[in-house]
Amino acid sequence: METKAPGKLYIAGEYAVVEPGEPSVIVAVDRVLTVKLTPSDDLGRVFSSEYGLRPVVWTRDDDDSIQLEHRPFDYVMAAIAVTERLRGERGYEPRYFDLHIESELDDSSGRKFGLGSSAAVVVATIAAINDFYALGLTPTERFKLALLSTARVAPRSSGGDLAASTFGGWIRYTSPDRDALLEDLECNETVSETLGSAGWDDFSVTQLPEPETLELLVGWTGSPASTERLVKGVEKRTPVDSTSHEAFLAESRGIVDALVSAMQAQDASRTLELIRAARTLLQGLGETTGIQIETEKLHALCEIAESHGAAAKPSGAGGGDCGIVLAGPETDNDAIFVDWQAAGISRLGLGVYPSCGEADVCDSETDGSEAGDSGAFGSDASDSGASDSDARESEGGEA
Ligand SMILES: Nc1ncnc2c1ncn2[C@@H]1O[C@H](COP(=O)(O)OP(=O)(O)OP(=O)(O)O)[C@@H](O)[C@H]1O
Ligand SMILES: C[C@@](O)(CCOP(=O)(O)O)CC(=O)O
Repeated sequence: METKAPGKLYIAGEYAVVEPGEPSVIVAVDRVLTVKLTPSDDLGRVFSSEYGLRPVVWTRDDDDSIQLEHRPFDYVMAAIAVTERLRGERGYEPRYFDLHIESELDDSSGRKFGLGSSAAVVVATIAAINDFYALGLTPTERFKLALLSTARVAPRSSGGDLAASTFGGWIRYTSPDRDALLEDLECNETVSETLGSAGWDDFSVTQLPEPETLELLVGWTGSPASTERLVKGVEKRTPVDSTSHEAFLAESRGIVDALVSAMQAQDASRTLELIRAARTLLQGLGETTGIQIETEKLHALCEIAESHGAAAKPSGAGGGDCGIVLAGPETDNDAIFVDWQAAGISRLGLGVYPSCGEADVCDSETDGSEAGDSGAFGSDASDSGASDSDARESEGGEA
């Protein structure tokens, strides 16, 4: 049994999207993480290069709760624990299984690109367990389980990476109230009840059309950045209720709303204008907070793309990782790649991972209607051409 989940890149709305209901634009990319699940007898193991030479080993307590041997709580175990809890609530018999994880979302030495490996590992793990027990979870239910799992490890995370990895394609995303959901999950409710709780009211995902005349180019700075540390730093310097934070949110909302409209209208020049506005906004946030969002390398990456007529910005929290470029037909992409190489920036040859076709969700539409569909990222995903790594093999100079 094998499931795949793609990585992602933020296009706009970073930092603001951490606030429930604030919009962002994200794209799923065709580098994937693969989880292979095999049934086992009296304990479960997770094999991944992430854990070194030995697997993470888990067992069950008498009360059916998942126990971890020797290791700190992590994303995979959070996904197993939350999905197993739902499995128990739905009355399916517990079984043991091993997971073998392989990822294209780090470079060969294990350095992360910032393509959302933590999200992909959670999404693919949940898809594998869904297939194993034949739980019949919809894409939205799997996203919700992924968000609850992630919130236990990284409560600040907006879950935009999980949405891109679950639904694929280009999406507009707004996050739910993770504090309320965690409280529901920890204190009061079952997982089943939490899937329908009011904490999801601000959550939405809308499919966006792929730009017809703009190409997505991606540059990697070679330095991994800690999203959690950057978000914490920004929050410390602009408290949630401060005027500057309110102004930042309003400006981000204006840019993302306009970007969504421009994308829906296939208005390429307006789209480029708004990518530039999103970059300027993040530069301002960096200046206000003293947090280095646009590092020297990200600055060079963007300026080089701009000098050849494209629009560019850091993707996600910045501080390293990747920058995104939208290039029109008149842009000389090869000239950008040559200049990037001279500046020590690697091109990542990424395409867009296709949408699962289920990405128009707001809370009122969820649960039930898609039951039984394991979605594009269930076991069927291995048949998808887009997850075939051949599809992204490309010219020289790439990481
Ligand atoms: N192949 C894997 N096997 C098991 N766990 C993994 C794997 N890849 C990533 N993870 C989990 O995700 C964590 C990395 O998350 P982190 O947020 O630092 O990176 P990312 O999600 O790739 O980047 P970004 O948040 O910038 O998009 C790892 O510490 C590990 O817990
Ligand atoms: C800054 C933030 O809005 C985006 C983080 O993106 P990334 O994981 O650095 O690619 C944080 C979040 O959405 O959880």
